[in-house]
Formats: sequence, C-alpha cells, structure tokens
Amino acid sequence: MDIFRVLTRGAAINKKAAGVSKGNSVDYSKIGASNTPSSERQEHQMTKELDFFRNKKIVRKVEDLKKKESEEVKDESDEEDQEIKNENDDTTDNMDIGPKITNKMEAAALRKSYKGNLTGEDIPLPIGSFEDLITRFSFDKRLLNNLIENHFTEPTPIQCEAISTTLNNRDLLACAPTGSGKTLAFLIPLLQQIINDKESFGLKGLIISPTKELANQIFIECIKLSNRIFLDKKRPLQVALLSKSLSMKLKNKIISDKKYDLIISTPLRLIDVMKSESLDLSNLKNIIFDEADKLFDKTFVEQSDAILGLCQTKNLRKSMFSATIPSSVEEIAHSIMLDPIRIIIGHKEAANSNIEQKLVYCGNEEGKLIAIRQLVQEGEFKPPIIIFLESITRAKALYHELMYDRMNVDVIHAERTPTQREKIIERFKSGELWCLICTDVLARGIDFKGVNLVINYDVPRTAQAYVHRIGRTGRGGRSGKSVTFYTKLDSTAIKPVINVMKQSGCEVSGWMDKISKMTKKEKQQLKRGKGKEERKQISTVPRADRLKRVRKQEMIEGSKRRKYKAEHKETEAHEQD
Ligand SMILES: Nc1ncnc2c1ncn2[C@@H]1O[C@H](COP(=O)(O)OP(=O)(O)OP(=O)(O)O)[C@@H](O)[C@H]1O
Repeated sequence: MDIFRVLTRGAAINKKAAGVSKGNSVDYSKIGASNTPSSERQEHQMTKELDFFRNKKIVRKVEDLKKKESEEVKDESDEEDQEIKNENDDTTDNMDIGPKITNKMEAAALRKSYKGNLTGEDIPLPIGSFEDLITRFSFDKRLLNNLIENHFTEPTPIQCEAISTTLNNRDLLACAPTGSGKTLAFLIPLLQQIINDKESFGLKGLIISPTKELANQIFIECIKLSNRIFLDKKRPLQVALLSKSLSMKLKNKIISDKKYDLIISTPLRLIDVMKSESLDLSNLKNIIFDEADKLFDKTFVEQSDAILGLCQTKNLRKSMFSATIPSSVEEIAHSIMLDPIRIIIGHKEAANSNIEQKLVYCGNEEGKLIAIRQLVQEGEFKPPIIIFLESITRAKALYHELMYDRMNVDVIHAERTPTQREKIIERFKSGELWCLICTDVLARGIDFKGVNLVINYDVPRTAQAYVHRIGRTGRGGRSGKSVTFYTKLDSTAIKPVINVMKQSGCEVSGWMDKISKMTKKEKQQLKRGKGKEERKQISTVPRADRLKRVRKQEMIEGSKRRKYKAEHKETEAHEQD
C-alpha cells in the first residue's frame, strides 16, 4: 500500500505550476517539469502540437520539389515569380501562403510522405495548406479565420485528403489513425458546403456519433469553427446537438423544423425525431457517420440503416470516418455509396505510431494489481492515466480497490448518470482527477489531450477495440504509452493485440510472433466471445481486511441512518408543536 500512499501524497496539483487557470485545461507538460526553460518548452510543445505527422517536413518536401522544378526554368521565371507572389497576396489579404498542390506529381509526393493510399475514380488533388482552399474552393475567410484563431494552421494528412474530396462532392470512406484530426476533416468541408448553399433553408447536414460524449465533443468543435458566420445579414449558421430537451421542443413545434443547418446526434434520438416528422429533411445534402465501423456493427447497424431509410433526398452525399474500417464495413459502404473515394492514411487497423505499446504478463488477477504497483514503483504511472476494463462490475471493483488506497481516481461506465459522466470528464480534463477507470464507453473518439498512459487492465475483445482504447493517448502529434495486462486466460485474446503491434511497427519478440498466428477456430471463438473462462474477482486485499472494510462501511451507514432518524424526529416534533 505504501507505494500508493507515495503516489497519492501529491494529489493536490500545484495548479499554478501545472498551468491551470480558472476554466482552463491543464498543460500537463508542466507537471513534473524538466530543466528546459519554460518559454523554450512551450515553444517546443506548440511546434510539436501543430506538427502533425511531421507535417512541416511534408510541407518542406513539397516545397523542395517545387524548388527543384522551378530551378529548371529559373532563367525565365524571376520576374514571373514576383508577379505570382503579388497575385497571391491579393487573394489572401496578405495571409501567409502555404504550399499549393497543383499537379499529380506534387500530390504523389505529398501522399508518399504521409503514406496516403487513395482508391476510386477521378481522385481529386489533396490540399497542401488551408490557404490552398481559398484559391481552389473559394473557401470562406471567416471559416479560415476561425481555424487560425483556434491554432489550426496546417491541415493534417486526413484533412489534406478528405476536405478536398468532400468539396468535390464525392462520397467518402476514410480511415486514419486515432487522434489525427478526423473531426475537422469532416467538419471543415461540411461547414463550407452549408455556407455555399445559403439560398436554401433548413437542415443541410447530419453527423451521427455512437455516444453522447462524442456527439457533444463534435458539437463543441463545430461551435468553435462556425463562430460569427452568417449565411445572410440576419441568419447565423445554426448548429445543434440533438439533446433530449431539443428533441421535445422540435416534436412540440416550439422550435421550427427549419431552424438548424446542421445537427449532431446519436442514432436513437435522431430516429425518434425523424419518425415524428419534426425535422424538415427536404434540403438535407450530407450525412456523416463518425466511428463508422461502430455505427455499422451488429449493435448499431439497424439504427444506421433506419436513418438512411428516413433520408429520402436525392443525391445525399455520404461519408464514413474511423480509425479502423474492417472489410465488412467496407462492403456496406460500397453498397450504400455512389462512386466513393477510399482514403487510407497509414496502415488500416494499425495503432497510432506515436504510441509506445507494451504487453505485461500478470499470471492471474492478483498479478494485475501487483503490476499496477510495479508501474508506480518504476515511475511509469504518470498521470493523467486511463484504465480500461471489460465490464461495469470489474470497473467498479477496481475503482473501490484504488479508492481504498486513496488514489486520485474515479470511474465512468454506462450506469453513471449523464451529469456524473460530464462532471468526471471535466475533472479529468482540468487535471483535478488523475486516473480515470472506465469501460469501453470512452474507448472511441474522446479527445483528452494530454493522456500519458493507457492501461488495458483487461485485454480488449477485438483488434479494433484495442486500437481505439490506446488511441486515447498519443493524440494531436504528442507521444503516449500503453500497457496491456494479460493472464493465462488470455492466450487467445492477446493474439489480435500482438498483430496490431506488428502492423504498427512495434518490436515484437520471437515468441510473440509465434503465438500471434490464429487458427480459424480461435478466430470464431473470439468473435463469439466464447472459449473464455470467467475472470476472478478483483482484489488482493486479504479476506480479513475485506471483512473489516465492509464492517466499517456498515458502521458509517448505520450512523448516517441514526442521525437522519434523529433529525427527522426533531422536525416532526416541531411540526406538531
Ligand atoms: N490541423 C490541426 N492542427 C492542429 N491540431 C489539430 C488539427 N486538427 C485536429 N487537431 C487536434 O488533434 C486532436 C485530435 O483530433 P480528433 O479528435 O479529430 O482526432 P480523431 O482522428 O477524430 O481521433 P479518434 O479516431 O480517436 O476519434 C484534437 O485535439 C484536435 O483539436
């Protein structure tokens, strides 16, 4: 237990040192600060933050390429260059001009640098910079300003491809690593298309997300980007998150069915509103499925299908985004889309390369708690940390175990109320909470910027679940670590994890490589969740101590009950008087 005491001793972060101001998030880089001078550190952090997949390197590469080309025709072009520069200055109001992709050769060099693989008919050229959008797509300058104000100065690889594909009105299936900016990759072109379509009124875009938390996060990003944008003098671009209260207002006609240009929702709530005909869908042009493989797996496929069935507009453009797109989902995509373009950045089904992945053999359940202690001892347990477990019961059990050790920890699972979930997420984001225990409800999409470590206390059921879980770290160009615990019960379940590690370029030892091959029977077993023995309960505390704990808890509750009764009696006596 002493190790935990050491860990929890500092539970009150020195908020000033950690870069917390009221209402702001923590700059986790400042916790446990190094000797680097702070200005230098901040600059380094900033550059790294914005330098997605070494984007600056990509930009330089394309610029080198252009330079090489221009050197060949240097003699005749000196004056001409000056003219082009002046022209560009005019079109962008003296904004810094980023690189432009003007031909297939430049596009190929750019794609090679970020391992972009595109298939489909007539693939459009990617964009090389956000400014590139102005000349090619008459991009809205207010939207560009909002991007820059929010420190989005260079597009990430998925943004280079998806923005241009969408603005060319193409259906799209996009797969890019976790934390690589897929949200803006669909939001930016969607907002531009809504701006372009200012003549028509009513709903033009729908974004579907599998969880409320993710829908809320997309909504917040969208509000940042659509800030101060008006479709005409009096009409701001209206975005809504389909909450319970909004859906009631729409159903009771308190709010017009034409009020919103864009709605973000989870599937069931949207279907409910659509079925009650409380939304005018006649102008709907775009539908986006975020975390598409989840939305088209067996839990959600009927709902997603129902939504598509209720959207009857002609030429509805469809997009699907995820960090993992299995072939079954690709098949669905091709059956519902028209001439889609398929964009894969990096390796399909691989984890983000910024994440250092590790496996730890724990023998049995007791070994897992010991392994956590070892991480603490070795200085690897650096907050903020997320710990994933396979069930609500196990998440609760680990929470109680770590709480008992006075660790700064909380738990999120489907049984917690939306308000509780919101509050915990806020505390975790602000740095007040150091360690978040959860089930897979938080495995997808949620963007906690500075997570240092993800622990898979239980081996995830699929390769996709693994990629998304560990993807809560190593986001936005930062580095991160993941540790997956396994026991002798996990000899089959660990194989997909090893395969993802191999795909992601991690060093995998000989024995791991050997055991990673799966038989057909094992694959089927895993798919059906069979062949798995029940895990033992979580706890290393001896039975006697556990009984003591239960008795103590009962005593506290008994005392609370007695106090309540006494107070109640007093009130009754007063009332009778
Ligand atoms: N062009 C950009 N420049 C700098 N930061 C960016 C850029 N685009 C996105 N980001 C930041 O990168 C982080 C991750 O983005 P996002 O949440 O969209 O990832 P994602 O690819 O959707 O991940 P996941 O697969 O886990 O859902 C966010 O904090 C976002 O603000």
